[in-house]
Amino acid sequence: MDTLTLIRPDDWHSHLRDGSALTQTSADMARYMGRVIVMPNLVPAVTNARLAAEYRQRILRSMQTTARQFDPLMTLYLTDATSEADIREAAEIDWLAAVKLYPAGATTNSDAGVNSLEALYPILATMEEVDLPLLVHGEVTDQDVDIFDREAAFIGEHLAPIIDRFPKLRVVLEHITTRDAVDFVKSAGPRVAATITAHHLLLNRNDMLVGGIKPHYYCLPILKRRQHQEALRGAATGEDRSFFIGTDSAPHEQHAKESACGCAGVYTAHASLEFYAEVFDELAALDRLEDFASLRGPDFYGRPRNGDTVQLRRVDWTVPATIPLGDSELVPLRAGETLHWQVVDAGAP
Ligand SMILES: NC(=O)N[C@@H](CC(=O)O)C(=O)O
Ligand SMILES: [Zn+2]
Ligand SMILES: [Zn+2]
Repeated sequence: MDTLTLIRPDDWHSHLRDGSALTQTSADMARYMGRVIVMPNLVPAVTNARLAAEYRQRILRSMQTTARQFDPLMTLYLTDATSEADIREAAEIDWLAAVKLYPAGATTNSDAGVNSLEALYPILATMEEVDLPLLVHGEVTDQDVDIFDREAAFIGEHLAPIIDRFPKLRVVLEHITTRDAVDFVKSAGPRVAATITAHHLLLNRNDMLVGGIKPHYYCLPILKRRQHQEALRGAATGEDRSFFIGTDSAPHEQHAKESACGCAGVYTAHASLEFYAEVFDELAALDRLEDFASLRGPDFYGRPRNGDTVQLRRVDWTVPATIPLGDSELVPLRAGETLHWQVVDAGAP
């Protein structure tokens, strides 16, 4: 198989950032993604519908072309101060897709995140009532918990109780990295889903740490051992429709990653579908890519599948060494390396 035509995919977890970064990040996303769930971890955070509307306008204004519909779906950043009114207002807006939970201190720009999840149970009850999904960065932040165990600990300590207490709340465990997460999502039924990034499918912690530390592979949740990577590969290419695409493409300037204290986040928006194709090809599962990238996400979110297609071809091409990011630049995943699939027809520009 040398060409592959897919219903246009969407990206159900992405960081576009703001200001001059949007020129690059929006263009990379809009090249072939239909809808993008835009993460709200700006500084200051996107905590209510008004801020989300303003951010969405900045994204749309940054687009070079509006010929094809590129649909940014926004999220609200859950804080200790989120009110029931914030949730009810958000639920009325079609382009406002979900509410995002960052445990305070868990990841990039999570300082404004949640300190006590239990204190927010009344807010989760409202979300359940109005059917606004909860998206979760699922890691505990206790200093005593090893960084490689933080996702599994979160599932047991926080996610399982939420699922039990709010039986109708739709939940997406974002960017899963462990077999524990795969098993949990499988056992939790169709209202609990998970996104899987391309880099967690492509890489494990040996890639990051053996033979020298690779700061451009550092992200959160951190890459895990190979057995966990294999569980993610099994989930992405398997039968369970709860697992779908979410790139977690997260740009940081080159100097901020190549630093004594490097930022967490991997940029994949320049070739996200190509990366997934590479993994699915390696697993002889290219026939499953459309379900993962284009069908399961809209089905979970209760939104229509896209009506047009994109085409990939098996062809060697080289990823640029750097990509502009505002006045600076970033180092994209697989910078300077050869990829074997390329989107050759992205539909209308
Ligand atoms: N994944 C990351 O390592 N970083 C993300 C934040 C996040 O998704 O946790 C970012 O915003 O840079
Ligand atoms: Zn996250
Ligand atoms: Zn993210």
